[in-house]
Amino acid sequence: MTAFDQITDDLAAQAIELPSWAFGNSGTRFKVFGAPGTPRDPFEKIADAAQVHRHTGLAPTVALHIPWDLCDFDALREHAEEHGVALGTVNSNTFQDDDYKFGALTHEDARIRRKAIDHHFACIDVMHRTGSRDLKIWLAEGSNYPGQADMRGRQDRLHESLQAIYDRLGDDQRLVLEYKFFEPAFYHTDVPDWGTSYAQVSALGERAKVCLDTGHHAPGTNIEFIVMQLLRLGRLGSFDFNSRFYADDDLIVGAADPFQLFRILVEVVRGGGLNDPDVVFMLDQCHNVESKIPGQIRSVLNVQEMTARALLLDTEALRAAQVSGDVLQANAVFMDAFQTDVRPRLAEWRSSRGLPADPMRAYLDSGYQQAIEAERVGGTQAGWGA
Ligand SMILES: O=C[C@H](O)[C@H](O)[C@H](O)[C@H](O)CO
Ligand SMILES: [Zn+2]
Ligand SMILES: [Zn+2]
Repeated sequence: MTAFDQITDDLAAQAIELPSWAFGNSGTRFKVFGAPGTPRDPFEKIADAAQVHRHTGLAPTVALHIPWDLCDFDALREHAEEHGVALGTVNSNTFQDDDYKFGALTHEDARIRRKAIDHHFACIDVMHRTGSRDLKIWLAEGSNYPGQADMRGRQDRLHESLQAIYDRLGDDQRLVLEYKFFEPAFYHTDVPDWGTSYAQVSALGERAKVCLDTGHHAPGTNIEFIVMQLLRLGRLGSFDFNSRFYADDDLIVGAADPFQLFRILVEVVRGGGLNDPDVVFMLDQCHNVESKIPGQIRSVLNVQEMTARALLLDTEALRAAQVSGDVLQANAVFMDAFQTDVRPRLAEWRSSRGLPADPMRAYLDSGYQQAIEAERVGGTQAGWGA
């Protein structure tokens, strides 16, 4: 049995959740570009996401964003099942409402906090209909100038608001709290780092976890160390995978820094987080200029490839070198795994499972892209805010 044969069970169990919003139009404050064939509603988004799973076997669930994906959720759930996928994490949204200019769950005004809490209650109602387990909360809340906000008071109000939301969850439901070191706030952010998210979720209960978005750290942050620590503490609930050169660029995972993705996955494997149903692998990306379905296919293949390399790490040789203090040997063993080209073996393995050896080629040859570009004429293309 080859080393690769020993990892195929883990690879077969891998599941990566796709973000519905990655199939809609996105961009920056400068421009949001449209694209032919872009979905116009959650049903078309789900149909597109199902193409990724059809050709890769890697993406069985799709995360929703509320209110962007508001619709008849019973019908959407049925539609997803017909397309061979399921509805996943429900993302709340308190970052596009004028009332939340100075905060939502942290706002000084109890009426505004009430409104934001009620939005999360509505998200939990959606979860009961979609069969989703996780409520993901990312908060844009913070301030732009020193003195503008009472940071301590906001933390206390945040705890109260989160506690009300947590207490509303069903017994099988969880909440994951995503942190981000800046943007749209430019002086302080109320959930800026893993420590704050950890402190807030630990005060709520066992079913509250941290969401780690790989684009949400200050340059130079050792993200794999945070992954290790959160797994060690049993509080890593989910990833928002993407990559970046500068800020929260939301580029294709592994595109900007494949070695970082590899290092993160080594700690996931080391910490027992791979294929653990309590550690969700989700993508959080925006395909501003590239084709969206191929972009998602490329993304899940990048995660699969780096997972395979991480699983091929010779941990025995690594430990021996670490214990003996052989710095260069330890690093050499680590780099060997990273530099192992797993693509040919993965292609063979996909074929052996009845999947296309080259999922991207299979999608491009399927005619689906041409069909949706021809069919989806008229109506409003989905995108941020719609
Ligand atoms: O920067 C925002 C966060 O990454 C959130 O996860 C957000 O909900 C998502 O990016 C959709 O815009
Ligand atoms: Zn995110
Ligand atoms: Zn982000």
